[in-house]
Amino acid sequence: MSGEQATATAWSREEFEARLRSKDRNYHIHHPFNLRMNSGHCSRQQIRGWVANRFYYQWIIPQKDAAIMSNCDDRATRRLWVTRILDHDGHGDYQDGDAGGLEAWTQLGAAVGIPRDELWSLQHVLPGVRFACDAYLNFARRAPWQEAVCSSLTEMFAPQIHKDRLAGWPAHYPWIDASGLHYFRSRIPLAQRDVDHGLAVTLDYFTTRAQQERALAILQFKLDILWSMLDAIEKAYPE
Ligand SMILES: O=C(O)c1cc(C(=O)O)c2c(n1)C(=O)C(=O)c1cc(C(=O)O)[nH]c1-2
Repeated sequence: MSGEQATATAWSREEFEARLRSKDRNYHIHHPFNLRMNSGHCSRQQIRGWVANRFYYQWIIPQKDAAIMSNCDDRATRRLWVTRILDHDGHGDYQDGDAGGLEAWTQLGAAVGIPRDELWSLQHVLPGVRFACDAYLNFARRAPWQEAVCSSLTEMFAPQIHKDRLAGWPAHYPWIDASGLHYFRSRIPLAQRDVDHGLAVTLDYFTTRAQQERALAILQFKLDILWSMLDAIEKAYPE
């Protein structure tokens, strides 16, 4: 850290939040593969490759949230955080309507032609995707829980990418059964709730200018994880 940074005045809460939000310019929504996918230019093989690989991110998320919980000594935070695990792992079957995100992603897999066993075998997961997602999990295991919470804030930008898919895919990819898109719809309100909580933790915890700079670096680390996943997918499933 430079001497200048060490003595710089902390940003106000509003300014700090605005700087976190301005990181959306580095979100994977702008990745060339995502631009092609959401404008209808991906082949069936590319869509299948993306779904099979993104499943590994889904697979890691509840483990990551459990790692955060295991490091968290604040009961109030744990009470809220535990719902994130159940959001993905579910707490019932489809009849209850509460099967969770991993099941919803499995439905997406089926809708694009990947049978459940094939998806869950992780056989299509590319090394680059595995390394990227594992880096997220390892960070959550080792970092102070507030830093791991901060790393989840890419979710600030996720509702738009889910909305883009819901708006574009039915026309671009009519071969995908509409029931497969349920995951994207389900995440929009959950992401908003997660962000309200994650942002409050982050704004409370990172209060000096040096800490605020650290938070921006953590958010960039997470943006890089999402970006590298698409780099790996783009290379493995060319035009
Ligand atoms: O489809 C996407 O582009 C996207 C991105 C992100 C994200 O920005 O981290 C998440 C999700 N989806 C998502 O569905 C999800 O459940 C989720 C949880 C988290 C997290 O870091 O805890 N990110 C995301």
